[in-house]
Amino acid sequence: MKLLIDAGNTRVKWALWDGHQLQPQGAVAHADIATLAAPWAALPLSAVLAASVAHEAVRQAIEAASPLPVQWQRAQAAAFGVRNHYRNVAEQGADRWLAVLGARQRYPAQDVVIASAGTALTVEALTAEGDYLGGLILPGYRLMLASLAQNTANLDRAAGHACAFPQGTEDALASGAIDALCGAIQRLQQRLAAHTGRAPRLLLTGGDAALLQPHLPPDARMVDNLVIYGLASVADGS
Ligand SMILES: Nc1ncnc2c1ncn2[C@@H]1O[C@H](COP(=O)(O)OP(=O)(O)OP(=O)(O)O)[C@@H](O)[C@H]1O
Ligand SMILES: CC(C)(CO)[C@@H](O)C(=O)NCCC(=O)O
Ligand SMILES: [K+]
Repeated sequence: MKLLIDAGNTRVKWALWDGHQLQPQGAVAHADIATLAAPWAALPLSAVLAASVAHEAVRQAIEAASPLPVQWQRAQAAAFGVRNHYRNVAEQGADRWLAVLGARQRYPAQDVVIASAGTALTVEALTAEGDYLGGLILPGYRLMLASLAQNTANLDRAAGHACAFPQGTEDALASGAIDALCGAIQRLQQRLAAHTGRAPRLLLTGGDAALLQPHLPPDARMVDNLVIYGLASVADGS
């Protein structure tokens, strides 16, 4: 059994992989990583694979809690039939590459746009031929609201509801953030469609996927744990 870990900028998510099925186990805040040491020590593990885009201290806390050496994964130029067109793969977040590999494994040979809605929103474009063309990075929902709250005199308040024609500040804040996130997703979707001449599938993952889904076309599909599915592909391939 292999332990798979996705360390994001807000939370650390983990799952177990037996070569066939993924068993998601939950998520902890960065401050609580040490609480995982005891449950991890009790598991019959043969390997630990992880991806981190968080601070170095998070990486060290995971290493301290892990009963085995951690096999840290990075973005690659190519794997499993996917070619990464990022100019410098060393600067790319491992989570983005692994989410693309996870999407490729779940939806082989399809054009897909992958929206990972977490602390940041990333939106990736992957063709049926296996070309990962690149993607977008935006502040996530919470960060968009926090930047307005912190840098203006009047906007430090809870967001309301996203609606077509917001007629109050709270709703205007929620609608602006949702439209920025969904607008970016749909623009990349349109560009990929224009590039391939085919309509891509839209996959939504991450902590805020359910927040965005009602505001996107009805065929947008929520897929939990895409980064961890990418780690499972790597675990099987190695
Ligand atoms: N209790 C919470 N604390 C922080 N964020 C929360 C909470 N509940 C929901 N969220 C939402 O989840 C988002 C974080 O997404 P996610 O859980 O995917 O974590 P993440 O660590 O940011 O992952 P990644 O950095 O890989 O995107 C935040 O933008 C926020 O809107
Ligand atoms: C964009 C995030 C924060 C998304 O988690 C992460 O993938 C990251 O820190 N990336 C590094 C920059 C890049 O991917 O080009
Ligand atoms: K993300």
